Amino acid sequence: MSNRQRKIMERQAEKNRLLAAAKRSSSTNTNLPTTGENTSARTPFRESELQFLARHPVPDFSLALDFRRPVEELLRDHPKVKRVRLNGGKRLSQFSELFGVKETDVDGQEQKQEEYAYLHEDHPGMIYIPAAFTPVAQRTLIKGCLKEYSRHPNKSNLDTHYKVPTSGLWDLHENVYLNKQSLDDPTVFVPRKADVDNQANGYGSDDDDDDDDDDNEAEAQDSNGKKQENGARPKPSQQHQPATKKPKPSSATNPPQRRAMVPITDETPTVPDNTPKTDPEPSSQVPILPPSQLVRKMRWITLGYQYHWPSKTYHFDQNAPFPKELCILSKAVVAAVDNSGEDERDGGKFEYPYPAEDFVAEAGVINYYQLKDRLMGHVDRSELNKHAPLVSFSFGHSCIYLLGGPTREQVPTPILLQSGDILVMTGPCRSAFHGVPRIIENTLPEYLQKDPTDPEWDIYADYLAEARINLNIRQVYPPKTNTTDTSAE
Ligand SMILES: O=C(O)CCC(=O)C(=O)O
Ligand SMILES: [Fe+2]
Repeated sequence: MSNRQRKIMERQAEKNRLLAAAKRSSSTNTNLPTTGENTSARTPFRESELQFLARHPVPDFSLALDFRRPVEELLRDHPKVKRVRLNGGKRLSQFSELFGVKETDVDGQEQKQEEYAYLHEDHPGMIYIPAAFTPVAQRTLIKGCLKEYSRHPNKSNLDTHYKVPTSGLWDLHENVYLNKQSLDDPTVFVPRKADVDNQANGYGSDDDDDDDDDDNEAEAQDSNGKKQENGARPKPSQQHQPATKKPKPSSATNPPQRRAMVPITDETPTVPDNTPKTDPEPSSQVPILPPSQLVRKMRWITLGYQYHWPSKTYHFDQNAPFPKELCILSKAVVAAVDNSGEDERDGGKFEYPYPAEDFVAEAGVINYYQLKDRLMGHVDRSELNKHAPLVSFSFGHSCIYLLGGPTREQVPTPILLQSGDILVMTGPCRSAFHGVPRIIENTLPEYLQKDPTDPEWDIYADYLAEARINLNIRQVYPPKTNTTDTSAE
């Protein structure tokens, strides 16, 4: 047995031991007492992360809550799940056609076909709308996420180290994909910023590839997951290696491999923090890659108010125009769940209404996950407005989404997030721990795969064959003090 195999087995044995211990001390899915000085046990959130991160053996994904199961079964097997009607019993396409018009709408059945959202008693403030987007609408938004929204002035993780062309990396990729430019043409290789100029005006954090390419990057973090709690960037982690494995920078001018930790308070800030924020220095060691490989290194882009990952605060002076259709869509989601819900038949009651007219899409993150990426547990608490819902769309491969509570001590609920689903986090759920420990292979819906009738889709289908995309939208300012409505409506 190789050292690596032995290490994996030892880790698995440790995980099993801890899982068994956690099960013994917690037979229900409720808050556990805090561990206080306890240094031996991992938190239940961490346990669950480890459970779904494991590669050997493959975790049981059927443990995750699947809101697309037939409703009778779903409500029978999960008594804590409640169903609520969308506001006014309307269909989503009545809030905005950007959701896509479903066949039932086309044949005039819309008044009879109601759409529903789901709540969960352990996660007050969570609202789940399964299959919200039609396949056509999903394709449109996926194109937006890859081609349009990833362009300047929106910033991506790549901007720190690369001089990405203003026309966007995807356009370059498309040119090579469609043989409009050849790999013999040196201009298709995006240069390093450090090589082009010395001006480190890039935004965001490092593309901090972890050199640990086995399945246990998470193990390298604090055993109780404190690293994430203390503010490591919630981001899809980078497990796979660049073509050229880059050495860890050692000089003081190079960006840290891990994002800086900042003290975290339980308080969401209430006033903009305008202290100057320094960006990491561009590295001279990132690999030069063909566009088809560089697009797979794109981890996130930020929309609207740009985010400063090292300090986990917004650049309140950097506000890129927010894509209009996303303003409309997110407001429509808030309208659909605003005041929705009191449905006596189904017993659900939505308790944290937020008036749609107060909702303004001000900041967004698009997370691009490759199959082995994951996003460790975290709370999004940088927004000044802690009441506005956070609206989150999923596309491409399904994932395991862990939704916990206000601390890592609450046992999280694993949810199967699928392409076209919407998750809204509002009320107390806005400060709940959550993360994405696993992208599930072979779950790309057929309608997102290559389609001989639509060759234009090929390039997107190729990308999605190994990816998941999450687009989430937030309101940063409280409605009354908000003076910068970028919704362009
Ligand atoms: O990928 C997801 O579904 C979650 C993303 C997330 O939590 C975040 O960007 O803060
Ligand atoms: Fe998050």
